[in-house]
Amino acid sequence: MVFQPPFPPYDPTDKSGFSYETVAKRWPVILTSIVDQLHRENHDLHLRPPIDGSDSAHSEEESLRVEAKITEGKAIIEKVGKLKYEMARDHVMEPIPMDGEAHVDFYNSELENLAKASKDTWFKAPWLYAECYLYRLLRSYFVQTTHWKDYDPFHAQKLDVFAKSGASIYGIAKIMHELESEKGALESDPSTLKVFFQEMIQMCLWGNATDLSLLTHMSLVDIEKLQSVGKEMQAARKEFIMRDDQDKVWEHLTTVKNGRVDFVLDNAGFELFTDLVLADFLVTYTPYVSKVVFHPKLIPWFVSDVTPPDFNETIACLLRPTSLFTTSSSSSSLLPSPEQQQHLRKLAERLRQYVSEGVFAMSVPGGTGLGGGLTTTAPTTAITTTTTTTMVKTTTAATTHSLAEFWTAPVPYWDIETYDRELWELLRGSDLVVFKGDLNYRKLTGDIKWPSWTSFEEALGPLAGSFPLLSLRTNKADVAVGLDKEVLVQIEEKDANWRVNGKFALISFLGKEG
Ligand SMILES: O=P(O)(O)OC[C@H]1O[C@](O)(CO)[C@@H](O)[C@@H]1O
Repeated sequence: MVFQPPFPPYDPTDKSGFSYETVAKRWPVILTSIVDQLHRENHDLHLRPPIDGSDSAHSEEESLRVEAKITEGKAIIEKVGKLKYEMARDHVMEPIPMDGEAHVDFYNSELENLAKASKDTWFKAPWLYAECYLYRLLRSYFVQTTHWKDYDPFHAQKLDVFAKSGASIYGIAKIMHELESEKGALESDPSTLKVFFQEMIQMCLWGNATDLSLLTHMSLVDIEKLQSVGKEMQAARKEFIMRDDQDKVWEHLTTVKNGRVDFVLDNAGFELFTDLVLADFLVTYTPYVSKVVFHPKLIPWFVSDVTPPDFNETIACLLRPTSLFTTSSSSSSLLPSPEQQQHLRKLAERLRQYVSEGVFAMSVPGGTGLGGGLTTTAPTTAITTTTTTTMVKTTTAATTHSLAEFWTAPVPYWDIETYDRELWELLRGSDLVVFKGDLNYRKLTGDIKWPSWTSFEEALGPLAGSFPLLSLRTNKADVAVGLDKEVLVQIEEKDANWRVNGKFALISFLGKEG
């Protein structure tokens, strides 16, 4: 029996809610961007020069392959166009086809239940379900083809925004460089360590503001503003943190020795960089953590979520930054200075070393591709590690279960134990599980219309107390819990859009029971 919350979920039947705006306006934009991207890919394929040389059989084969790929690309464009049409007209959501990837039955049986309640259409289904379904359905369009199986339609967008994050990335690398000279002092002074910890937590929190599913047309200036990491900016943003459990997290961490922290990741690019930097800080500068496990998604998800290939690519990009990052929109020279390059190189080398030593590991092998199979180009840093309590399991294309599958299921996190015992046991072995971002928060709380003064613990349902849990979230959806009634009144007066405009944030912590 799974948890039944006492209130209904958010859905777009309430036209004043953010979910209505998402279905009516934001999803169509996202679908259009996929169509545009595929048109560009097909166009490039058309222009691709024929293979030279005497091996005409080979070149014939290659042009047949390209033609077949273009044809499949057109078919996907058609499907996405049809989906957009049906969505706008509130059509019934079709079952996910049996495409050989995870959760088809899970999604479809949930859809049958919704049909019984006449809630199986785009504007009536619970928002959380419909949004997960949307990304899973899109995945099925690609995975059923021969030539587009490994294609991530959001990859170009992710990389583009990452490339525009240079100024903040170099800024953070400088902070980490300066920290190195403080290492001795930090080791002997826990109170200073705590101050730096708070800065790192806030950097990681606001890293969540760069979100492609919300901000589809960001300029370089917008991005720099969002990501600025200076001390003044941090201080100014503090008043926008509506719930701040940083002290509790710190108190908890100081009871741990050589422990393990898990990150249930959110966005790729800049946000992932901030996650890696927080992880680096914990491992390099504190005695509390010696191992970090990162949990990616196996399929393209909510536009910008981290997949295993994104994780590897991020580290690779950081190692050769001049090929990707500019430094500033306002600077006359966009090339990073040798000093900036040196700071980032040092940090990136340390991250790479942590990955190759298994200090940092994904919850899946390093060479995992989209869908969960192993790619042929698996990095040599593929991870199989043991911790004192739990083995991080590896999978191959042939195995049926991956520890990353659950994150793209259409259900809240209340019942991880029921749905994925292995994952739950892995998380039970962690000393702190950090859930990044808005969607993870919605899944932690079920995206339910809880009164906002409901305790965080109550909203977590049966998950509460299973393991020490920290949620770092900038607010981009209506659900919010664990707030004082007084704070709520003040915030409503300050900004009526506080729930959804991404300017406000929550740092919510709950320890382990017993
Ligand atoms: O990347 P995040 O922080 O999980 O945000 C995901 C986004 O997708 C949504 O969950 C729905 O579109 C929003 O609430 C949020 O803008």
